[in-house]
Amino acid sequence: MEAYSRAGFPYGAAEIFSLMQHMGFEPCSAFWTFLLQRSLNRQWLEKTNYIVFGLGDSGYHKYNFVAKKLDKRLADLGGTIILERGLGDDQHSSGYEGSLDPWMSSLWTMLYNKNPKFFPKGLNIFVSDMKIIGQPKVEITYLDSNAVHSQPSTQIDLKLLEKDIVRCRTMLSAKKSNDKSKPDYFLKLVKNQPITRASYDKDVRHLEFEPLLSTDDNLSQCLVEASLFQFPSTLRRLFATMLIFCEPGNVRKLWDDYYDSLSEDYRKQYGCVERVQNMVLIDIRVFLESMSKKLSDYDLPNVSSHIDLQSRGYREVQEEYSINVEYEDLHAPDSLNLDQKFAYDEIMRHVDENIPGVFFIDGPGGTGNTFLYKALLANIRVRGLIALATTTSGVAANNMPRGRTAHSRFGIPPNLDNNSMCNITKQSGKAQLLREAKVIIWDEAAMAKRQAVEAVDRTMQDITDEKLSFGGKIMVMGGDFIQVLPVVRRGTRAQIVDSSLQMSPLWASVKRLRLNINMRAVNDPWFSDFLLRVGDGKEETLDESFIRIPDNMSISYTDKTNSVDALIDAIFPSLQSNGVGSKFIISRAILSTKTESVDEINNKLIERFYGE
Ligand SMILES: Cc1cc2nc3c(=O)[nH]c(=O)nc-3n(C[C@H](O)[C@H](O)[C@H](O)COP(=O)(O)O)c2cc1C
Ligand SMILES: Nc1ncnc2c1ncn2[C@@H]1O[C@H](COP(=O)(O)OP(=O)(O)OP(=O)(O)O)[C@@H](O)[C@H]1O
Repeated sequence: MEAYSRAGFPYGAAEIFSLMQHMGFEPCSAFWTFLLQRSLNRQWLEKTNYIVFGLGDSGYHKYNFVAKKLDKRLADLGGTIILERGLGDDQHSSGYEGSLDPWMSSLWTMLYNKNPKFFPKGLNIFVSDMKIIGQPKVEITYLDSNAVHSQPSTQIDLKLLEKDIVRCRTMLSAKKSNDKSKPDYFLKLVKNQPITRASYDKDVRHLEFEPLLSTDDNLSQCLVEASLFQFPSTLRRLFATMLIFCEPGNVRKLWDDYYDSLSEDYRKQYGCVERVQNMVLIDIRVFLESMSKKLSDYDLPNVSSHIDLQSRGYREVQEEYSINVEYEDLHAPDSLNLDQKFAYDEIMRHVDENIPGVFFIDGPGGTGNTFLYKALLANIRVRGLIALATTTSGVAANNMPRGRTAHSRFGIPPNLDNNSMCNITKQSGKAQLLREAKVIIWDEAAMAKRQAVEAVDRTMQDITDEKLSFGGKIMVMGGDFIQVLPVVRRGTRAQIVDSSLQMSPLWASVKRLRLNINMRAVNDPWFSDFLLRVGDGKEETLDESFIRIPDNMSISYTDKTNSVDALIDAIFPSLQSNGVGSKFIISRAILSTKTESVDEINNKLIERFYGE
């Protein structure tokens, strides 16, 4: 329980609680169980400052109730709220960021007023890259500069160079090259100065790097090679990276020499020369601005203002255009299995030939749906197109880069009927984003009610003014009908079946792509065979509706207390010693159908932590 002890609430420090709430399900239940203990009194958080920001949706009856409840409890325990509670609302036209942004500004101002030393460079800081302080975000390996080849010569080197420079600058998590013969980073360390006292428990340093590439000739050669292998959108990002980090002497010459490669995709799509140039410049501007630079800092043509590029002004759209794709995902198509490859090629054909289509990737658990989505997202995004990643559940949304729940992405109303529309106004950034999207991925669509999918279909047709399914987008749904069906509260079997996507009129026009090869089975073939037999209805049944859980998968029942203890031992063996690592805790879970059993098991687990 170290994590929740009073020591976790240091005197005078601000605790940041950012919450996600889901109806009837409160995250971090162990935390709640702890916080709601009767033994805690009003003195417990005395002299402790706290702030709360909730993520919610005012379409729900209990709007942001977790945040409100937490605020009340912390106040009851003697804590002092030092900034007005922030409540994010997904219904806001800019999503929860609509209230998060002003709230963050007040937070920084408040902290600055409390102690300006928190901000050595003043308040003018770039908010979105701020991460939780405490863990190192970059890893630095010292290499002998004489042993480093100064010039990357293959496309792989180039890609790494660009990624690593960006990572170093933005302090994103570090990642090493797999190629052991190459240095990890093509950067020269030019400053390494400790800025904390030697006695301090953290070693904070001021590091400055210089790319080993420096002259315009090198940059030029780099762009020649890159233009042979890379998509124009990647080139534009590389170009911006070079402007910032390599400080070319003659920017305009580089621009003129490589403009054809930088604009190749837009030139194919649009006839207007000025528009194409604007689009290239605006992409570069987005990258530059994400690194706190301006287009006007460089000798580049101006963006002509009379060309309508309004959509680029929407934050939602800009964010999607500036997603950095992962190198592994970009190259994942090389390792797809036959089924995945077939699905990938078919969808990418629609993308490249601009053909609308509605697909359903039918993949039982472990057949690599997520792996395929990541390959698709990366390869569509790198073409400079928008591919939106959505899922029915919040948990799965985290598995995809920039994944969001379909519910929040489309503004699906909580109470659905056969004519529901989503809560999106045609003028909003959300609507513009959907209009510009080339592909929409919706994972776990089998778990969504058909009425939700139909509402999205109707809304897409409305905002795009296109009478085609989903407004003519390439829609890639996925999931597994033999896993969880939509939840219909107190619904009869017939009502549950009726709410399934397969019952929707849309289903007839869906092209099904089946994944059969179980990639997880490599590690546990017996279990995946068993799952498939159950799903296909081939496992032997008792009384036609029960299957027998094999002995090696169950804990035999003796009496309630002992059986629950045995279950905890099996799932969380040696909790005292293993429980210190977060990886151990988050890689396993005990599920239960009733909240009271959850509380009971939680309490037992907490007691074990407290134990000897
Ligand atoms: C199943 C489910 C239940 C939810 N229940 C509530 C709720 O009771 N109150 C509320 O304010 N928001 C509720 N929300 C909305 C989320 O808190 C909100 O969408 C939040 O911004 C999470 O962001 P995300 O959907 O982008 O992941 C719920 C969302 C889901 C998917
Ligand atoms: N073509 C592939 N090459 C290598 N590994 C793969 C491939 N496809 C999938 N995998 C791996 O197999 C495992 C299962 O894949 P993934 O998570 O994509 O499956 P899924 O169908 O989304 O599963 P679930 O629905 O159960 O979450 C993952 O560890 C993934 O990295």
